[in-house]
Amino acid sequence: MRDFNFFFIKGLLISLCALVVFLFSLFFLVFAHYTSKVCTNARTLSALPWAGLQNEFFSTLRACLRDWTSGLQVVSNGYYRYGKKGQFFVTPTWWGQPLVTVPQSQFQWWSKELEPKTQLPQTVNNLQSQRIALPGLPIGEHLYYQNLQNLKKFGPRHILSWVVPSFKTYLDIGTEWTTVNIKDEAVYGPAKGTMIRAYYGETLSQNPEFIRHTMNYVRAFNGMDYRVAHFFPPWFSPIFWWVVGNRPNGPLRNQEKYDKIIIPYLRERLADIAVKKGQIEETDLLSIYLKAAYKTNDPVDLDPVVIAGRFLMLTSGFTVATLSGVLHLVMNQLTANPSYIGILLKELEATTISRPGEWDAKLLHSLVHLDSIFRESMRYSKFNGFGLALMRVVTDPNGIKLPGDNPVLVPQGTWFGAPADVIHFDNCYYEDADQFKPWRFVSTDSEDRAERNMMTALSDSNLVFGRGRNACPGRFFASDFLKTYICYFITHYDIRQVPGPNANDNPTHMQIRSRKVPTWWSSE
Ligand code: HEM
Repeated sequence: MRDFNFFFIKGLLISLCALVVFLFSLFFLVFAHYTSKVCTNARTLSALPWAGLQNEFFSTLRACLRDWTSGLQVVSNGYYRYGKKGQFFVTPTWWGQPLVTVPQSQFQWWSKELEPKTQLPQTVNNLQSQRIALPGLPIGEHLYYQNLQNLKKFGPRHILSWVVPSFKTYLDIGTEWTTVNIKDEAVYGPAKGTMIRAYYGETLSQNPEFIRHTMNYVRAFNGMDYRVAHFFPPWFSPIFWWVVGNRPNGPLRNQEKYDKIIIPYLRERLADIAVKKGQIEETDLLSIYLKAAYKTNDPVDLDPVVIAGRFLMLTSGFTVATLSGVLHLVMNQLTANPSYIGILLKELEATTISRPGEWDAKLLHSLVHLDSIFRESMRYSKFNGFGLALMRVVTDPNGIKLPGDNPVLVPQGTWFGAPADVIHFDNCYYEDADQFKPWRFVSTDSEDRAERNMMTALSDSNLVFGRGRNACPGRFFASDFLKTYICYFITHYDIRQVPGPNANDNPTHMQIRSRKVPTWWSSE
């Protein structure tokens, strides 16, 4: 027995030592890779000014690490010191990948010269990891863009028809005041129902298991931070993605469960369409897709694994986080400032009375206050910790020359970006930019109400939907979706802050009760 104990303890100690040595070596490897990457990049981009550098040893490395906590300040300093004078500058980032920040005066150059030689990092990353950690898309396909074209077939009336049953299922509240979590209950519940109905159709939207696995996939997918991959040498990437993809409750586990439901369903649908010779109604995005695939008879488009993957990518990569994120911003504002609701309702009533029974783009365009509160909420929220957005990676092997008399050659693999948050808070473009003004964009000097309704309009000082070639192609659908959602919400529920000491400007909960639907609301 004593011998057994001795050997057991000895074995345990040796294993522990081996583990410590392994972890230490791994840490050393990662840190050495990170440091050498920062140093190489600092040498390559030394011709450009760097924001955030201080007069100290290992200044670039320390600037990168400091960015973790004060990134936005670093970008802001660079913007006012260099960017506003038309100079490119480098922003250090915590993931060791410095980013060449493009001044606004060079946005035309961005469109003409930069865009064709770069790609979105998410695209590069997804293409690299898709064999291992992404759904069954054909290799080399990041997103099936035809789905976005197909979405244009749906207008506000369709969206309303998906919104109504989703609210009835997910926000079934009586006439008593009830406390709910804003993000999970008032936004995420009805929003997920609407999105699944819109993309996958009525049958799957009534399958709670399907919705659960899809949303779990979305959460896991969005947790795969592509920037973390930069800490490792390229040979380690496949191992990294394999571990990330296969973690418990990770994307692959949820995708398997999603596939188990959707693939047999797709087989049935495809068989049904063959019987009906393609004559099916276009009630949701999947129906449009299947109808077109039947016509082209392309085996890739008709493969259920590919179809499942294409829809999962659209849902997880582009739709759920963006739409529910913006709804959450606006719901927070309405909860903290219930007086805003009165103004929105008055506007909706006036517009609805003038066009009874209609629920279309023209009606939504007239809701200038609603448009403004969405636009202001998006302007006011930050893209990420350091306020950089619209990132691009140089994919051209010859790199790219910056404009000017003495152009710097920026090599392949370098990242570019725009200082979006700082621009959105620049007083030159937005008066009292640090204040939230819900009706900021309700201009009174234009007679044409539709002209003022510009949530989806792009400009160099409004980057919430991006700009240029890669500007958000889903923004029109997003705008109709978000506005219809809020109109339904304010006409069917009363809300107020949760009374007590927790009431504040950024509430997590609201009190809600169903209200008598106004007589002028006849759009259902
Ligand atoms: C309010 C919600 C949304 C916001 C704020 C938003 C924002 C953005 C931004 C800023 C970009 C540009 C990224 C860049 O240039 O780096 C973008 C791209 C994109 N968005 Fe959206 N988006 C929203 C909703 C949607 C929806 C609902 C869809 C799909 C139906 C969608 C599909 C896309 C696609 C496919 C791209 C990439 C375009 C490309 O690869 O060239 N977005 N979005």
